[in-house]
Amino acid sequence: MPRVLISDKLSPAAVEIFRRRGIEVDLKPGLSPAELRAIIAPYDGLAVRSATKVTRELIEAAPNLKVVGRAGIGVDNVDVTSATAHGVVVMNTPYGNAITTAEHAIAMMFALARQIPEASTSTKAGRWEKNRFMGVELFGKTLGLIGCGNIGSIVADRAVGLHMKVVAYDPFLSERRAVELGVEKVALDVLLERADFVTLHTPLTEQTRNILSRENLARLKRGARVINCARGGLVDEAALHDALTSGHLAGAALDVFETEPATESPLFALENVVCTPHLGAATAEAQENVALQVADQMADYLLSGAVSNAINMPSVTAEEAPRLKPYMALAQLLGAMAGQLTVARGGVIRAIRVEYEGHVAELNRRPLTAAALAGTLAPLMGAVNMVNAPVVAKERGIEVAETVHERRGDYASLLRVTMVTDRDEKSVAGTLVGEARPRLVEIKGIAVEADFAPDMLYVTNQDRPGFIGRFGMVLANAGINIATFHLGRAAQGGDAICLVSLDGPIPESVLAEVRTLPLVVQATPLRF
Ligand SMILES: NC(=O)c1ccc[n+]([C@@H]2O[C@H](COP(=O)([O-])OP(=O)(O)OC[C@H]3O[C@@H](n4cnc5c(N)ncnc54)[C@H](O)[C@@H]3O)[C@@H](O)[C@H]2O)c1
Ligand SMILES: O=C(O)[C@H](O)COP(=O)(O)O
Repeated sequence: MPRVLISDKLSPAAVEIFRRRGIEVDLKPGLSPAELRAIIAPYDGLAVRSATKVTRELIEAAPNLKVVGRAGIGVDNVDVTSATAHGVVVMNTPYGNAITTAEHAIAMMFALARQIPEASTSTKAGRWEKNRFMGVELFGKTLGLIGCGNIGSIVADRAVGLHMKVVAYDPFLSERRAVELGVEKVALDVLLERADFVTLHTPLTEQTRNILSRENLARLKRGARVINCARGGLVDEAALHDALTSGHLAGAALDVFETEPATESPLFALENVVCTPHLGAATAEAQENVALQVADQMADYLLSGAVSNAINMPSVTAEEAPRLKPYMALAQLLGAMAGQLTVARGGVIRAIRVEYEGHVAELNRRPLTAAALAGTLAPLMGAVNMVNAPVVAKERGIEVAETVHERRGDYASLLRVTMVTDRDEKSVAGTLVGEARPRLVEIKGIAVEADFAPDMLYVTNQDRPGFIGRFGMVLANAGINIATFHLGRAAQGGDAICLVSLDGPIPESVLAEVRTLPLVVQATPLRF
C-alpha cells in the first residue's frame, strides 16, 4: 500500500480521499527541515502547500519518493530540477485557488483605495477620524496587470466589471485573448506610465524576479498604488519602502514577501501599506478544492500511473493509463535490451529513435517514448526513470526522435527502439500478445519471437552447423538449465542470433567459455 506524508496544513478532505483510495496517510504539519528529512524515507508521496521547502537534501533523503503534490499553484518551494533528476513527479493544482486569489487582489485594491484597515483600527480605537481618510474611486481608473494567466484574467474580469480600464503586460498573452478579456496588451514601460494601480500575477522566475525594480517603481505615475498577491521577490521591497516614504507612491498592498514568514519589515511601519500573511489562497472553498484535487492526482499516479498537472512529466489521463501501462512496460523492456546491447558494444550514444506502427501509434506517445528512453539509459546511467529520462538525454546531447509509420506490418502494434552510437546502430522491436504481454519480435532487423525473462543470454554466431550442440553442452556441463531457446538469422549461412532465457544469472566463467566456442561472434548476458 503506498504511503503519503502531508507536511503542511491541508484541508482534512485530502486525508479522507487518500484513505478512501487505499493509501496510508500521515499528517505532520510544522516539522523542521531536519525533522522532515529524518522521517521521509518510507514515503511514496509528499503533499505540501508553500511552507514545506522541498529541497535537494529532502529529496535525497527520500529514496521511495515518487510524487510531490503541491496543493496550490506556485511550485517555487519545490526544487523541481532535483525532483526530476531523482525521477520524482511534481504536480500542482493550477486552478483550485485562482478565483480566491484573484478576489484577494481585488479586496487589497479596495483596501488601498479606501484605507479600510487603517480606518478600521482608528475607529475601533474610539477616534472618529472622518476627515483623515479620504479615498479614491476605482471607477475609470487604469489597472495595470503584470501577468495575465489564470489569476490575472480573473482579476481583469472583475476590474472590467468595476468599470476600470485594464492594461496588461504578459509576453505570452495573445492579442485575441486580450480582446476576449477586454484588456489592452501593452509593453511594460507603457503599463508603468499609465497605471493608477499595478497588480502582479506572474510566477517568480529569473525573468520576473524584481520586475518592479527601483527603476521600474520610479517609472510609475506619482500617486500610483502597487498590489502583490503573487510572490515576494517580484517587488524590490527596499525600493518600495523608499517610493512610499518619499510620496512617489500612494500605497502598497502585500500578501507575499521576500522572506516568509515575514515577522518584521520596515514596510510594516508605514500607514499606506496594507499587509496580509500570504492569505491569497486562504478560503474554505479554495482549500477544499486544492486538497481534493491534489489527493486525487497523487492517488491516481501512485495507484494507476495516471499523470495530471505535472510540471515535469507529460500527462496521462486516468482513461489512458490502463491502456498505456502494458505498452510502457514493452517500451521500457525494449529500451533496456537496446541499452544493454549498446553497453556491451561500447561507443558514444548519439541518438535514440522510437518507432511506432499500428494501433500503438494512435496512443499518447510521449509517455511511451519517455519509458523507452528510461529503459535505454538505465543500463548506462543507473537511476533513470520516465520522469528524468528526457532531461538526462538532453543533458548528454543525445538526440531523441519519434517516428510514426503509416504502414501496417505483421503485427497489430509494433514498437521499435534503436540506439545510434558513433560505432553502429542497435535496434530491437516488440509487440503485445493479448494486449498485455510484452514480446520481442526482432533484433537488429532479424525476426525472433521471445518473451522477456529476468535472466537471458544473447549470442550472435555464424549460421553454420555445430553451434547449437556445443552451446547446449557448455550450459549443461555447468548445470545451467535453458528455460526457453529462440533462434533467428538474417539469411542462410549469414549472421544468426540466439536468445535463451535462464533460471538465473550466467556465471562469468561459463560466459567466457561460451565466448570461446567456434562460430560464436559475441555473447551478452541480459537482465530485465
Ligand atoms: N498569494 C497567494 O496565496 C497565491 C495564490 C495562488 C497563486 N499565487 C501566485 O500567483 C502566480 C500566478 O498564478 P496563475 O495561476 O495566474 O499562473 P499562470 O501560470 O496561469 O499565469 C502566470 C502568467 O504570468 C505570465 N508571465 C510569465 N513570465 C512573465 C514575465 N516575465 N512578464 C510578464 N508576465 C509573465 C505568464 O505568461 C502567465 O500568463 C503563481 O505563480 C503563484 O506564485 C499566489
Ligand atoms: O501558489 C499558491 O497556490 C499560493 O501561494 C498559496 O500558497 P499556500 O498554499 O501556502 O496558501
